[in-house]
Amino acid sequence: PSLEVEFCGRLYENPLMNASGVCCMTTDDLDSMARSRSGAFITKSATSTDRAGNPEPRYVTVPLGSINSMGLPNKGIEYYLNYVLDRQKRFPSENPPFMSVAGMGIDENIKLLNIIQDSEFSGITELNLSCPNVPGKPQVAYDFELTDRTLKSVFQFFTKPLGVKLPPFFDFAHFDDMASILNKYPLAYVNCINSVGNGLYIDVEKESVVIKPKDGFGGIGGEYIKPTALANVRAFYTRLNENIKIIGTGGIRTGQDAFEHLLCGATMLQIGTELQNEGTGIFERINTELLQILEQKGYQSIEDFRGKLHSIT
Ligand SMILES: CC(C)(C)CCc1c(C(=O)O)[nH]c(=O)[nH]c1=O
Repeated sequence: PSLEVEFCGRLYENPLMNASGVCCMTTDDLDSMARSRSGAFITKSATSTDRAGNPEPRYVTVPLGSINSMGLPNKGIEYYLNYVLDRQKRFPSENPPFMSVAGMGIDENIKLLNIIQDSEFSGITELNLSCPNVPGKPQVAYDFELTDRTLKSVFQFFTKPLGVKLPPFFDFAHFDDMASILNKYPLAYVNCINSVGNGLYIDVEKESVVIKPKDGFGGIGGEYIKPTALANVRAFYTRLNENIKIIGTGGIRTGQDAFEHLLCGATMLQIGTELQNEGTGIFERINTELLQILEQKGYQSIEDFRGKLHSIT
C-alpha cells in the first residue's frame, strides 16, 4: 500500500506534517523538518515584525500532553518568506513549505496576506484564526461575524491556495454556523484543531501552575484533545463542500491515531505535542505504523477509507 496523497493539486509522499508552532521557529528547525520523513511542513505563524512572545516557562510537556501560552513568538514574516522562497528556488521539483500567518487583528492579517500574494511564493498559506482580537473580545474564530468579514476581505485579493486553522468547537450550532460561513469562500482547506484553549495544569507538590503567562492558563495539546480533534474533523468534513479539504490536528501519537483522523475525513495530518516530545523521527515511526494498519486491513491507499467512518445503524 501507499500513503501518497493529493492535496491542493500537489502530490505528497505521505499526509504527515508538523503543526505550526512546533519545530518551525528557526531555519534550523525548518531544515530539520525538510530532512525528516514528513510529507510536508509549515512555518511558525508569522506576524509583521519579529516577536519575543511571552516570558518562560511558556511551554510545558505533561504526562498526557502539553500546555502552552507562547504568545506568538516568531521571527517575522520576511524571515519565513525568505526561507520558503529560497527553498522554492533551490528545490523547484519539491512542494514548497506551507506559510502560516497570524495577524494581531484583521488589518494585520490583510497586510500579511498581501505580502504573500505579491511574492513569488507558490505554496499553500495557512491563516491562523485563533489569533487574538481586541482585548475583551473572543479570538477571531469564536467571533463568527468577524470571521466572515475577515474572509470576505481576504478573498477580494488573495488568489493563492489558502487554509484556515480553527480552534475547537463544542456545540452543533457552532459547527453549523461556522461551516455555513466557510462554505461561502474558495478555501483550500480547514485545519481542525488548534490547542484547546485556556486549560490549567497544576503541579501538586508545589501547589502551583506550571507556565508563567496568564496565571498558568494555556492551550492544551496531546492525548487530552484527540476526541475533540476527531469530532471537529468529522463535523467539518460532513458539513463543508468537498472542495474544502480537512487537515486533522490534535492528539496524533501513533499510526492508529493518524488512521482515526483519516477515517473522520482528514486529508493531511499535523503533529504538534508528540513531535515536540519525540523529535522528527516520529514521522518515520508513524508512517510505518500507519502502513501496517493499511496492510492489516487490506487497503491499497488512504482513498480506500478516508472519511468512511461508520455510524451505528
Ligand atoms: C494563541 C495565539 C498567541 C493568539 C496564536 C498562536 C498560538 C500559540 C502561541 O503562540 O501561544 N499557541 C497555540 O497553541 N496555538 C496558537 O495558535
